Amino acid sequence: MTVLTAAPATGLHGHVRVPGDKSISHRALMLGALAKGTTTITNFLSSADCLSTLEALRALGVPITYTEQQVTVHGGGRLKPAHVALNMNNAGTATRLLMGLLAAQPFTSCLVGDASLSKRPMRRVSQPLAAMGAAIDLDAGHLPAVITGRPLKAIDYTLPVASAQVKSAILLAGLQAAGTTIVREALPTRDHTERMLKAFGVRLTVSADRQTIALPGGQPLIATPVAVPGDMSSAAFFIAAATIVPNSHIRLPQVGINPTRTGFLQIVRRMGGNIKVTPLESAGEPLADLEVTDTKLQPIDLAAADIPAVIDELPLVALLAAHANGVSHIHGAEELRVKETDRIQTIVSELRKLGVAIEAYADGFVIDGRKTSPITDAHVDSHGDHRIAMMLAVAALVADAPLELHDAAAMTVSYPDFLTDLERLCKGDLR
Ligand SMILES: O=C(O)C1=C[C@@H](OP(=O)(O)O)[C@@H](O)[C@H](O)C1
Ligand SMILES: C=C(OP(=O)(O)O)C(=O)O
Repeated sequence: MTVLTAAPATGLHGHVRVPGDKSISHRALMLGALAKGTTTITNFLSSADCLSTLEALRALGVPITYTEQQVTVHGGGRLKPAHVALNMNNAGTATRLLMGLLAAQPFTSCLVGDASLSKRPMRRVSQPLAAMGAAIDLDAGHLPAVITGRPLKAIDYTLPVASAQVKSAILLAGLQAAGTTIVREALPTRDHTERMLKAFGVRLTVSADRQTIALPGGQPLIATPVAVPGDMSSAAFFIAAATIVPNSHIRLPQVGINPTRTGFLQIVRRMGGNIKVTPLESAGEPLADLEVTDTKLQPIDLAAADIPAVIDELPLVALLAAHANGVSHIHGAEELRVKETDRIQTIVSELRKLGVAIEAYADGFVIDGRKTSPITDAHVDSHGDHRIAMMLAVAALVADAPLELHDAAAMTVSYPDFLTDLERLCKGDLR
């Protein structure tokens, strides 16, 4: 049990350099493994999810040197069969992308995960990969996954769900397939795979409306250094905190502002939030320094088209909506039901304990920020979900009593030092 206390009346101050982007760290390891030559990765995210990818690749025979300062992937060799099941622990992205990567490798692999990951849907990846020729056995649509790599043929596939994980799994398989793979998506999802493939020398085309990606198979990857930007999804917790805690003013240097990831910035601004974005020069993914001051918020309505660019920040949107002067409606977010937890359910159950007037929809929630009543239960629970844990730590900053958080350790999945960094902003000692 971790006790979380309110922020000081003087607010949050100072700066935090948030850790490297989780999505980009996973991809840098995987593309580095496939590339000819040595890939150096700086600002790699040393969190449980990314270390699961690193260990899985090592078990597949990829030599990787790891320090917190730099990760070096010695690619070029062929992947080798692992003699053990690959334990992906809690990492959905790693699992789905590796399924695509392993679908063409000429051996059998087995992927397993923790209780949460073992409940998440995997057919969304195995079905298109099977249509390309891969042999993947699941347990009623879930892990464990037994993948027997086969020569693959290209596919022309329209994503039935807006998912960068499914898109990326197909692209990683398509890279190793005969012919040109085409992936079509109705709503643009994060495009880190496409950008990084280009950086590794792969030719692919993205249509002007960004809805169609064409990737000719059989191209070699050439190793290239990857400088991982700060993770917008981690920065979002401090953006939310500095927005709702009175008298706050913080800076977040070197955060990734890939437009497929900045939905939260736009939403906070639409709610009246005060975020200054100063773009920086960068060779790879776009980067910026962010500066946030507290403000009074208005409610917001979100629909399906808004969701992919803010998917992992929706627990924070709920918290902000609970501090807005009206009713917010979030729709089109049914994908939240198949994350580390059913996030619609966990957001609703935990915020209700804090007195928030929130009701679930099948595909989202409605929150009346004017009706917040006193805490009914100070024992809140992450349910093992890192983003719910960190959202509750931010909620505690403005709660009317200390909260006791069950399973704060879930934060190690994406941000092991989160509570330390939050505490430093509360003390203002990085000014
Ligand atoms: O591709 C990625 O790196 C991710 C894509 C998203 O999942 P979906 O693509 O399944 O929505 C997101 O929720 C996850 O945290 C990371
Ligand atoms: C959904 C998430 O991750 P993953 O799907 O990789 O487990 C997340 O980080 O919020």
